[in-house]
Amino acid sequence: MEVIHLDHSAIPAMKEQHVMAIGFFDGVHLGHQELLNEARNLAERKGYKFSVMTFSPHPSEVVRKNSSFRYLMTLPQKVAKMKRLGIDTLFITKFDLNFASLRPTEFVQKYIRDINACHVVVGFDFTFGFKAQGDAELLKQECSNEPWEVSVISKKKCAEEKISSTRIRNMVKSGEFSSIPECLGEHYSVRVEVDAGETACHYIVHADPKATLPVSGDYDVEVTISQGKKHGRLKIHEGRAIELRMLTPLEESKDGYEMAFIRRSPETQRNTMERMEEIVYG
Ligand SMILES: Cc1cc2nc3c(=O)[nH]c(=O)nc-3n(C[C@H](O)[C@H](O)[C@H](O)COP(=O)(O)O)c2cc1C
Ligand SMILES: Nc1ncnc2c1ncn2[C@@H]1O[C@H](COP(=O)(O)OP(=O)(O)OP(=O)(O)O)[C@@H](O)[C@H]1O
Repeated sequence: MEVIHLDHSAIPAMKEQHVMAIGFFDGVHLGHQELLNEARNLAERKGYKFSVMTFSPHPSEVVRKNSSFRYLMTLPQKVAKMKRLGIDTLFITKFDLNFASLRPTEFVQKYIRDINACHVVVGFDFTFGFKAQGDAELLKQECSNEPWEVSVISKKKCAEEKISSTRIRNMVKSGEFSSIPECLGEHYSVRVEVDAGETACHYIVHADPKATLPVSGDYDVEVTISQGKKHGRLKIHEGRAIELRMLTPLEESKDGYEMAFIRRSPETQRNTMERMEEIVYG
């Protein structure tokens, strides 16, 4: 997979035409995957390359200056996932205030037409351009007299609600991991580095400060090592300080580990229930 970083001063002229999916795609959840599958199928049917345009950092961090915004995926995790999904070209567009102030028609001209996209695939609620003024309808109007086309994907739901990155972030934050695979297609995981703790099987864990983490409590986790997965118990205190206890020591890994959250530990759930009952019944 080719990764191309775009900023306003450097928009490369792409020789080959391509079918391009557009969106932020935090977590690459099952709604995103449906959209990406549609784009891949179109590209295969028409004999074009398959590309994705994403943005970095998240618009919330830039437009709303929300420094407490937390991601489901770091950019390297997203790049790795896109690679696994068979994308030919990944455009990572720098999202800054200059870019955010582009009018929808300017975005279409520079970031769709000029980079030679022959077909664009977006979801039903995609927005773009200054103050999110552009939407899927506008894209359809824009392409009506043009050599490129637009496909709009309808809402993919789980339990009657739209699958969305925001919904999954809220599930993670509240420690409700059991229904996450139905939305994400897999367990929620973060990349971590570990320092040795008090004993051979005890570690201090460092996650990316921008990663979404659950509320304080104990969690059953699976750590991926070269021979498979190992179970452990993770303690989160005040959203960050994390301790990990394994049954057997982790083998060394200089690149860190992928750690998947399986469930909130039954004890933590029981304690939370007991605390709630105390509050309700005294
Ligand atoms: C050219 C451009 C300008 C944008 N300007 C704004 C903006 O002014 N305010 C805003 O909240 N979001 C802005 N966005 C972010 C979009 O509303 C949207 O979040 C982004 O295109 C990703 O789409 P998605 O959230 O559907 O994945 C802009 C996006 C683009 C492509
Ligand atoms: N459940 C869904 N069904 C169909 N399309 C979707 C779905 N969720 C997102 N999309 C589309 O995928 C692209 C990327 O969307 P985006 O990154 O905003 O995801 P999101 O889950 O809606 O995020 P957020 O919760 O932050 O709004 C957009 O074109 C969007 O319309």
